[in-house]
Amino acid sequence: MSNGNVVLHVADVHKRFGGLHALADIDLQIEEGKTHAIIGPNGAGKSTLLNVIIGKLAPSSGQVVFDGAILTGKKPHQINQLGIARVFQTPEIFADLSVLHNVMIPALSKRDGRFKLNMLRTLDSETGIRAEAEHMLEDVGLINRKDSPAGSLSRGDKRRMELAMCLIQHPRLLLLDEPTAGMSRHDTNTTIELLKKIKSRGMTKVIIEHDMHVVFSLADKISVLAQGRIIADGTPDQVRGNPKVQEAYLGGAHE
Ligand SMILES: Nc1ncnc2c1ncn2[C@@H]1O[C@H](COP(=O)(O)OP(=O)(O)OP(=O)(O)O)[C@@H](O)[C@H]1O
Repeated sequence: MSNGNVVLHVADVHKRFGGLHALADIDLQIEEGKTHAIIGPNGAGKSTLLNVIIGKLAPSSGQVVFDGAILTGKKPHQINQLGIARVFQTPEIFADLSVLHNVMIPALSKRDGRFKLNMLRTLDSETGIRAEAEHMLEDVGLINRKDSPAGSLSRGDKRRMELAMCLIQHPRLLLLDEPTAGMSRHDTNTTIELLKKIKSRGMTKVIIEHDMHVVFSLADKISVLAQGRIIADGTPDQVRGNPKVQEAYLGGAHE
């Protein structure tokens, strides 16, 4: 069902955990510059799918192709180097380091191939990356906290910092795993505005999200997973009115 340039193709992917068929027959095409939401009830397979895309899990069969390159079999840091960044469900940060240094680290890791602990010693001499990190912090509205220890940030601010940590890598594809989980309505709305701003720069995004307000505010396309299968995909309006989707949600989920 694709019209534009497909940047990510999840082709006929299956994932089994023992007897459990967690992903079955997944075919997903993500178009360049679009925001594609993956929704579905608890246990539907959303995180498994994201983990297959970023190389944390190997599919039992099928493959993932990004911009012509087969990702299957590559390690997460190699996939990251190809231009895919993920905002984690639980942000991984250095709590004792400053916000600024936390944002600089992914840029250094990208430049030098991989994160190494001794990078922390040279952070202050990296003036170019420092300037870029400051720019990213301005973008996400955190510049006034740049010298605070990352561990002292509120949950919403940590999310913003993590977004800056992804954006500084200039990914072609940004994967967002429940970016507003646990946020207040106010922080959720601020995050929606921020993600809209990124969208206007043409970055492709895949977003897993339970909050339908967020999904319908941001998504160009939605794929609905239930019991490991894609049961519907299309524009928000097409998906909203789909009886199969309503049934999947009424059959034991939230929202
Ligand atoms: N490493 C694993 N080993 C065995 N089973 C797993 C593993 N990871 C996930 N599962 C199972 O696979 C199914 C899909 O789980 P997954 O976490 O992908 O769902 P989800 O849609 O992300 O759910 P949620 O919305 O609750 O986060 C579930 O039945 C889960 O118990």
